[in-house]
Amino acid sequence: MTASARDTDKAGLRASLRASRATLQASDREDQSDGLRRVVVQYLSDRYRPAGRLDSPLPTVAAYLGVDPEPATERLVGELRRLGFGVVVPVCEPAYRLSWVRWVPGVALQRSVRAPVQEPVGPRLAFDDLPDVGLILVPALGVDRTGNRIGQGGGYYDRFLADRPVDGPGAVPRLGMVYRTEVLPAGAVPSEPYDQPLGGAFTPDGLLRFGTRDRAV
Ligand SMILES: Nc1nc2c(c(=O)[nH]1)N(C=O)[C@@H](CNc1ccc(C(=O)N[C@@H](CCC(=O)O)C(=O)O)cc1)CN2
Ligand SMILES: Nc1ncnc2c1ncn2[C@@H]1O[C@H](COP(=O)(O)OP(=O)(O)OP(=O)(O)O)[C@@H](O)[C@H]1O
Repeated sequence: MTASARDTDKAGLRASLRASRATLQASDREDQSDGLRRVVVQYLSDRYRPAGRLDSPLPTVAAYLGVDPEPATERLVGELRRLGFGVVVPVCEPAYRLSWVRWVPGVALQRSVRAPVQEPVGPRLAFDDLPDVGLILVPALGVDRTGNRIGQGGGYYDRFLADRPVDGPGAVPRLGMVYRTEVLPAGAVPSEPYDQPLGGAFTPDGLLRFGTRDRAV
C-alpha cells in the first residue's frame, strides 16, 4: 500500500474513532475516566511506592489535560500532585513540537493558539530539561494490540517520541490512555515509519502491555 493510501486509511479511522467517542454518554466517560485514574495511580504506586520504600523521591509524570470527549484527567493530575509526583503537561509549539509546563492545582490555563486544548500559563521547558520523568501518558483516539497509536493528527507526539528511546536504559514508559472500546485488533492502526509505538495503554480495566520488543512499561 502506498503512503498516501495509508494516510487516507488513517483519516477514515480517525473520523470513525472520533464519531464513536462522541457517542459515549457523559456518565460513561466519567466512569471510565475514573477507572483510568485508579489504574494509572495504582501503576505509579506499585512502581514508586512499594512496601518499605516510603521516602524515595517521586518522579515527574508527563501527563496531558484531557478535553471532552477525551478521558478526563483533571482528577488524575490532582491526585498525582497530592501523592507527591511532579506533573507537566504539553504546550503546542510551532512546527508541531511540544514543550512542557508544570501543572499544579489552580494554575491558570489558556487555550492553545494551535490546537483545541488547554495549556497552563508558566515557563515552558524542554523535555530534556525536566528532571526524572517516570512516565509519559500519551493521548490517543485508539491503539492496536501491537502498540500502534492513532492521535488527533498533528503528529505532535510522533515527533516528540521519535527523539526518545522506546526501550533499553533510560527509556521512559510511554503509555496511552483510551476508553475500553478504543483498543483495536493488531494491525488495525495503519503504521508509517514515523509512527512511534507505545509500550502499552491504560484502559479503565488495567494496563495492556504491547509488543514483542522489550519496550519500557
Ligand atoms: N488533551 C490533549 N492535549 C494535547 C494533545 C491531545 O491529543 N490531547 N495533542 C496531541 O497531539 C497535542 C495537541 N494536538 C491536537 C491536535 C488536534 C486536535 C483536534 O481536536 N483537532 C480538531 C480536528 C480537526 C480535524 O477534523 O482534522 C478537532 O477535533 O476539533 C486536538 C489536539 C498536544 N496536547
Ligand atoms: N518524526 C516526524 N518528522 C516529521 N514529520 C512527522 C514525524 N512524525 C509525524 N510526522 C507528520 O505528522 C503528520 C501526522 O501524523 P499522524 O497522523 O501519525 O498524527 P497523530 O499521531 O495522529 O497525531 P498526534 O501525535 O498529534 O496525536 C504526518 O502526516 C507526518 O507527516
